[in-house]
Amino acid sequence: MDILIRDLDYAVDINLNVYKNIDILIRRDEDSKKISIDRGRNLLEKSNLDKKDLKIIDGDKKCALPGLSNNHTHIPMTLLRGIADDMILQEWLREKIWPNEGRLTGEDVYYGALLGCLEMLRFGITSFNDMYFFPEEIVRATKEVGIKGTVGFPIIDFGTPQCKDLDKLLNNCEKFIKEYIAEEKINPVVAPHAPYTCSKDTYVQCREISQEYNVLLHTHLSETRYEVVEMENKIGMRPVEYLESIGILGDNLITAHCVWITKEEVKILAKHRVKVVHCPGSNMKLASGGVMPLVEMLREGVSLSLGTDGPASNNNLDILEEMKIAALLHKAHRWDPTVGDVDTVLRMAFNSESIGFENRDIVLLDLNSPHLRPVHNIKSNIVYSANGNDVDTVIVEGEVLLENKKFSKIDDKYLRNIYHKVNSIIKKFN
Ligand SMILES: C[C@H]1O[C@@H](n2cnc3c(O)ncnc32)[C@H](O)[C@@H]1O
Ligand SMILES: [Zn+2]
Repeated sequence: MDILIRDLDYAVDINLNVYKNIDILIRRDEDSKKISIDRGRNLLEKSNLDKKDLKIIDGDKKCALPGLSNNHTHIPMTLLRGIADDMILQEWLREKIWPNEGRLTGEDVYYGALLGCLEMLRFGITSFNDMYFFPEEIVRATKEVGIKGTVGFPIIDFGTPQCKDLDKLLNNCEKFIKEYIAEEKINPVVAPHAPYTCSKDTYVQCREISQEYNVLLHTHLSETRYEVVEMENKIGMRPVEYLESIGILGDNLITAHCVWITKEEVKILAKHRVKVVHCPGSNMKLASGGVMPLVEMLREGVSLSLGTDGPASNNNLDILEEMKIAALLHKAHRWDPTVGDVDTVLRMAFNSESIGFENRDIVLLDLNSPHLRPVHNIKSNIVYSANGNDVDTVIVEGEVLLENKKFSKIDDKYLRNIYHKVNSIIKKFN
């Protein structure tokens, strides 16, 4: 059914134009699956639409914005939220995260992913880019919740207890891609974990798979100083230079972090049109030190977006919060309040194109709260004053998945069951 949102106080579109006192009409052609979005005043009166053919949503005291995109995460790590705080990345992974991940079953990952998808939907995230074990379970949860997922098949071939027979892993990766490649709301991708856990041959084979099926390659890159120093000591190159030397950089590569990179490396990323996901909350929490060079990346035209990283290093999946973190971090870092401006972070938060999804989703924020009044500049209120809890309604590909802060496809009884399952899964951790 077509959807009409009437009498919105504000709307911000994907090009960051602002509208006041506007209606939005969302129409979905069931044959072509095409979505059209029209904005205008009194659309019902002006069109030949019949009220009874429409789902009408009251936009009074609400602001519409495009769907938010969480472009680097590990959703099932909801299960590990709060298990290990205040540690640096290598200790955090080796001492707490990897040993506990070794205890997870596919069913556990499914419930962790369900919880994470619901959290994201509740916070207005309509697409995400993930990398985690049992990716087919992440697909299952994503489809059940109804949001869009770019789901990475993780490849790790040394250094962690999760390493498996590489040939078998790559075979399974191909099977995974074949199984989901035709899905409308799922993009299967290859996800070699990081240069410190994957060999040169592994990266090369992952790239070959990504080229054969024309899918993205998703990896962690230059997250910590330790990673850079270790690589310089071992092979005399920095991580970006290394990946360039083995032919991995290209416009199908999406990299998370890129914190410890030089101006030269920024130029290399730009030259190869690599997509970079900024995860400021996780970088600060894991004390990765350094700050992703936002100004230099923008200057060179690198495609940028935002990610929360996993909920065990953030510790939530809230892109509205991440926008503010990003904006503040860069101002403090550069002693310059113009860096990380409102438009820059909004553009990053709406960037679902980088993970293969056109953004035709709509999120409504409830402005009926003291912290969102008055409105001098709605984009400022979105970035600096709002948070995920202010999301009221979410429409993904023409389907209402959240309305009045309630999930349309998941009832309260099922939600309690998910919480209960999660509580029993975490008993096995230590
Ligand atoms: C898929 C694996 O990636 C691990 N992981 C989660 N967060 C990070 C991070 O910030 N850097 C590197 N690796 C990370 C996750 O626990 C899985 O083992
Ligand atoms: Zn990560």
